[in-house]
Amino acid sequence: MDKISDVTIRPCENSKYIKPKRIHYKQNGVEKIWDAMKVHEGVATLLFNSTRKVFVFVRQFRPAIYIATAKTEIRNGVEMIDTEKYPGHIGLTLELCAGIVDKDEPVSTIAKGEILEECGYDVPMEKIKKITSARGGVGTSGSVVHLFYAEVTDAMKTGPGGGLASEGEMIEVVEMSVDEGRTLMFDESCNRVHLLIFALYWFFGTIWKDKS
Ligand SMILES: Nc1ncnc2c1ncn2[C@@H]1O[C@H](COP(=O)(O)OP(=O)(O)O[C@H]2O[C@H](CO)[C@@H](O)[C@H](O)[C@H]2O)[C@@H](O)[C@H]1O
Repeated sequence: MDKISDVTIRPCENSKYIKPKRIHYKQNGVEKIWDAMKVHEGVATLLFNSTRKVFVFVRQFRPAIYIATAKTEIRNGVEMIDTEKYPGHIGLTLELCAGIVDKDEPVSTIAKGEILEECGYDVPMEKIKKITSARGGVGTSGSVVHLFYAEVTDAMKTGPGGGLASEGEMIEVVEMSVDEGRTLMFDESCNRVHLLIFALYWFFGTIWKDKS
């Protein structure tokens, strides 16, 4: 998954996923400009397997994390990244099972689909509980992510997960014990996202408080 090679950086034109915009506006009569992107809304689910008392996360190579970490250089007029200096593993993340809202369906249904595709659990709708929705990327996209919690069991596991091969997705399902999850919140050696840390805090403040 982290064998990354031949990395070049090109202008992003006509993307299906992000639409860069320059917004001109006046605030209290003062002219201003802000550069931003229109992106899809997202869904993310904290999964807890109650059969074996483990969290279920996903690990992926994220190109955006990779280029945020690596330095680019120009070779033969092309912006590129030397993968010997910057190996692919620096772009691996640990994330909640998540996806973009690119279908006209309720967000909980989209979350259910992602849980099956990415983690292999066929979870009944009533097990998918909304935690909250929050905005990210206030300076760039301001997009909303809808956060859910689902308690799953081994009996719900109907497939391996791993993402849609048809879309070239390579996703590793990662299980962590409750103690490992607690440590993960402050483990800066791992590329993890704000929402995962928030979801774990929520879990320890509500679900685990009641059960432990
Ligand atoms: N910017 C992009 N460029 C090229 N291809 C893209 C793309 N975004 C999505 N795709 C394609 O769309 C496919 C489906 O994406 P998903 O719906 O599984 O979302 P993903 O897990 O990437 O997280 C997504 O949704 C979560 C939850 O909002 C966000 O945190 C995360 O940033 C976001 O990528 C990807 O495999 C990829 O092929």
